[in-house]
Amino acid sequence: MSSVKDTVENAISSNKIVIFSKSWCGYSARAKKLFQEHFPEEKPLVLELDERDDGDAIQDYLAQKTGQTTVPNVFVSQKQVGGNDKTQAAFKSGELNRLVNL
Ligand SMILES: N[C@@H](CCC(=O)N[C@@H](CS)C(=O)NCC(=O)O)C(=O)O
Repeated sequence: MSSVKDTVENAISSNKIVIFSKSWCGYSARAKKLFQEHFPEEKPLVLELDERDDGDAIQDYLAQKTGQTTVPNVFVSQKQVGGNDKTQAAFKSGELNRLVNL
């Protein structure tokens, strides 16, 4: 069985877009919607932490790794973008487009 660290690091290294999310979270919903609307050709890997036995451990590992304790926690091209607010801002500035197209 792989460790939580392996689960997170493999998700980030093997996928262009990874969204650590919670299924009931409105901020997560907005981040997922942004990618569906503006990057429909990309299929983000979404890990719904509230639906996984290792979800709390993943959230703890992400806090350690990124300093961010909340979801969503968005990574694009192996770079942490941040939560929904930062993801929306990165879209507006063009940074998200740049990262998606790396
Ligand atoms: N400003 C943050 C707000 C994120 C936020 O408050 N997320 C809530 C869930 S909707 C959270 O992670 N709460 C703590 C938890 O679920 O452990 C963003 O834009 O992403």
